Amino acid sequence: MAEDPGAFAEDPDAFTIEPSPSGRLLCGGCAPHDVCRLGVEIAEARDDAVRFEVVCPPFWHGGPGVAHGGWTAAVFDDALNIVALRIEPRLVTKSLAVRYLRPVPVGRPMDLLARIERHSGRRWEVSAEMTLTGTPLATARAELRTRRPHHFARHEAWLARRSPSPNGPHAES
Ligand SMILES: CCCCCCCCCCCCCC(=O)SCCNC(=O)CCNC(=O)[C@H](O)C(C)(C)COP(=O)(O)OP(=O)(O)OC[C@H]1O[C@@H](n2cnc3c(N)ncnc32)[C@H](O)[C@@H]1OP(=O)(O)O
Repeated sequence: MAEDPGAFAEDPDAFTIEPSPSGRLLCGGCAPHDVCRLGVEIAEARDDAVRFEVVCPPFWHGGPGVAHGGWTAAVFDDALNIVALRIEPRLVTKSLAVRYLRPVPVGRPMDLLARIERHSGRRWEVSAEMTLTGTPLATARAELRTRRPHHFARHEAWLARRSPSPNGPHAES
């Protein structure tokens, strides 16, 4: 992320994912480390598709030797956004559907291919498949949206209107 984080406090909508010093596209959590802690690396990029090499780090295991389903979903969220982020830097995920076909092993390099299925205006439909030696382990589809202007500022204003409730933080809807 190349932009000055201080700028987001003044204008949160200035936020975009930009290549890190080593050229990686990283989320806000991983950018300071300059490495994807989910274990995702871009292997090959074409106009409407990106191929990734992914390895589930051991600390993301959910059962003996197999990945937590949340790791798989997070990896798909990243990959499905990256395929469109190369064209549109201001995206959010509107929906994400994952099909878990087989257990995903920890510590084994896998292939993930993400592609743009459709794009019209603010609407993006993207899909991806994670494979091990050619066998599908999981697939995903997502709807993305180009952020409207002031997306994060609207969110912050909405949050600011929520005063802490005596009944706890989840009392208001
Ligand atoms: C190699 C390295 C690998 C690693 C790579 C890492 C790269 C990193 C990749 C990381 C990628 C991670 C990517 C992620 O994970 S992004 C994070 C997960 N996604 C979100 O947070 C999205 C949350 N959802 C929304 O914001 C909206 O539902 C969207 C925008 C999707 C609606 O969109 P849509 O086009 O369907 O409808 P609309 O724009 O007409 O809105 C409809 C209604 O929604 C409300 N609403 C909308 N906006 C706001 C708002 N701002 N503040 C407050 N309310 C808001 C509002 O009620 C509005 O109605 P109205 O009241 O206006 O009538």
